[in-house]
Amino acid sequence: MGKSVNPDLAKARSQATFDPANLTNYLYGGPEKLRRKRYLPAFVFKELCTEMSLTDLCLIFLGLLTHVSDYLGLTLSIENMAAKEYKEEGFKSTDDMSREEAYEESMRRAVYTNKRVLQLNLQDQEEQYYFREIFVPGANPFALHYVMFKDAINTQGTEDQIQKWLPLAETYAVTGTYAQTELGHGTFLRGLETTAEYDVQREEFILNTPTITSSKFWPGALGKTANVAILNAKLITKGRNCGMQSFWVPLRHLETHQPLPGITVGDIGPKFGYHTSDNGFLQLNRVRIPRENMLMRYSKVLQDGTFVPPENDRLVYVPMTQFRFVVIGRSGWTLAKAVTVATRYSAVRRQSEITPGGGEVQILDFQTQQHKLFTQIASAYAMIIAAKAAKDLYDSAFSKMEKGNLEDLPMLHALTSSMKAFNTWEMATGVEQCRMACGGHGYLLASGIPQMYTDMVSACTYEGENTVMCLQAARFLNKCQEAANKGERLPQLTRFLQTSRLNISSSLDQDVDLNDIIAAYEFRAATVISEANARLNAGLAMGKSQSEAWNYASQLLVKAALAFSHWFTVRALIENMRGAGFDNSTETLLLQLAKLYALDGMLRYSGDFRKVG
Ligand SMILES: CCCCCCCCCCCCCCCCCCC/C=C/C(=O)SCCNC(=O)CCNC(=O)[C@H](O)C(C)(C)COP(=O)(O)OP(=O)(O)OC[C@H]1O[C@@H](n2cnc3c(N)ncnc32)[C@H](O)[C@@H]1OP(=O)(O)O
Ligand SMILES: Cc1cc2nc3c(=O)[nH]c(=O)nc-3n(C[C@H](O)[C@H](O)[C@H](O)COP(=O)(O)OP(=O)(O)OC[C@H]3O[C@@H](n4cnc5c(N)ncnc54)[C@H](O)[C@@H]3O)c2cc1C
Repeated sequence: MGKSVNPDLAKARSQATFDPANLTNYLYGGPEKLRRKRYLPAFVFKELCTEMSLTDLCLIFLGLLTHVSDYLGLTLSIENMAAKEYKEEGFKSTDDMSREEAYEESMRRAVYTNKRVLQLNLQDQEEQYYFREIFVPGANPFALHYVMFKDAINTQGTEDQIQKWLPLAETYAVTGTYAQTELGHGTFLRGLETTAEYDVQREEFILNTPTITSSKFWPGALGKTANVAILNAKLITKGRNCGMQSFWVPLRHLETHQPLPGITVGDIGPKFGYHTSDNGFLQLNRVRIPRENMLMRYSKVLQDGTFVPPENDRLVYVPMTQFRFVVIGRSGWTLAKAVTVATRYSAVRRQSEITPGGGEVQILDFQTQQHKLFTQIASAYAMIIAAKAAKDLYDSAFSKMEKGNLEDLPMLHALTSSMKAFNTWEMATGVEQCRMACGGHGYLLASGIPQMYTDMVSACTYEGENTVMCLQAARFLNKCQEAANKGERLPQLTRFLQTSRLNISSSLDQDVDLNDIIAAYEFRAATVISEANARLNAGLAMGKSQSEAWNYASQLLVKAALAFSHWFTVRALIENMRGAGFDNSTETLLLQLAKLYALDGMLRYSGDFRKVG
């Protein structure tokens, strides 16, 4: 049977005023999804931990899960236990390994999970993710293959190309990466220098990285793992630059794994985190690929070299937009993990006295410790629930896009850009707060929190550097403000720019009304967006060009995007908590948590809220 639980932890859990099962089911999308999430690791442990029966394992997990979920309704302790079992059973901790050894250990585990996912026929991406994360808790060498490589094929490839390439990816006949960033350019995609020149005689593209700055630099799996890349390059045909297009580019021999002729690849070296991901560099010396290797769902090159442009030249960016959604969701779950570890620690750590002579207390009894952790518990819920709300918007917009209706693309780009920046910045701050709340033990790799931070903080940079993503969202918000100034009709998501008023009914001596909280955040966002627009127009009135005025207003424009995301998050949290059909005790608690999140946000951004009264 499982190990005994610390009495302080057991006591804290027994004081829960709600049934964790309701919450756990909600967070994981219902009892069936949760059952699957619990079943899969237990199924595999049976293979690896022969002396424990499957029943034992399930009872242990159910026991652990029931308690852990007292705080967050999350099932997160599995990986800790799994890591322990695997370490004893032959999966060693990578904490004490060199980068090379850690990569090899992660590769060993990832290959194991790839085989098992196929054997178990796990189709659902979330199930695959849960299954893999148990075995490879850090950066997975196949991450790019699982997500951006396959997403790019699915969204940029023709039906024939999907039929040809996707089965190769699904069965690991090839391992892929998504190679876009160059040494000289990551943000400014129009500055990418890698060329794909069409040779009409041989109906081939000649791929070239003409300068050192055009070397592809950063793509995950490029250093060792990948043998094919979806590579973005400047298409040149009939002497004309036709902008960034995507190409299927073989990198390494499928049998020997040696670089192909004209290909120079390698690892970019040690990083701040993500140690088990082999981010690499790639130089192409006039490498030839057939015309059919250009992903031609939206744009085409005919045999005679004629370029057929896409209906919208931003469609080539869809894989990035898609992955930003993944990052938005993962940020909330990463913070959820960190705050679960820190909260459990705070229930068992006894340090100092509140009442002299009264004996050392659980540090969770200190108000300062509660403030550190409960605000992060609330933030984790807010991010996870806002990500679900954003995904619902994305799914409806994406289904329209697949039918050729692109009207929601600008809104989708603005939403994904601003939410990716907001969630990853909030996650980074929150995880670090949780780590420090554990005192010296938070500085131990064994706590698990340092790696959560060093791996996930990179999400503030990849998939679009956060400042740049805020400015992208601000383009859309500023356009909406200009339209609002002219009394024109706005997209549903930004209609509040025309309707928001500050008629708060709450008074200081009563419990704040949730509708007032949403109204306050809406009014704050409308005010900051309007102020950014006014500063931009002031710049124009001073005689600055459009781009100079944009730069002149850019700090306020970044604030506008973040205020918009904060409003979207608070509204999603409150509306989903009210509408989720929870029992009274659970709903009461969650609305209390929503108030804590919103009021903490007002304190953290008190300048904005004071300014708007
Ligand atoms: C527990 C939960 C279970 C979850 C289960 C899920 C399972 C999945 C698990 C996943 C595990 C993952 C593990 C993590 C792995 C992570 C590895 C890291 C991978 C990283 C990859 C990368 O980083 S890829 C490279 C990313 N690079 C970028 O993002 C570049 C950013 N730069 C740009 O996008 C552009 O340069 C620009 C937009 C900033 C500027 O471009 P440009 O100058 O051309 O445009 P303008 O600014 O002038 O704008 C022109 C016009 O276009 C519009 N637009 C721009 N971009 C887009 C877009 N993407 N979509 C739509 N429209 C766009 C822009 O708004 C302008 O329009 P206007 O009308 O003129 O305003
Ligand atoms: C862990 C990790 C994994 C990655 N994986 C991949 C991958 O698999 N495939 C891939 O193609 N790429 C990958 N990348 C690269 C990533 O996409 C780029 O790092 C990112 O797009 C930022 O570009 P950059 O590094 O050139 O930074 P820069 O854009 O040079 O940013 C540097 C600074 O300049 C500022 N800045 C830049 N442009 C503007 C502007 N217009 N206005 C205001 N400020 C600006 C930024 O805000 C930032 O402060 C990865 C990066 C990391 C860290």
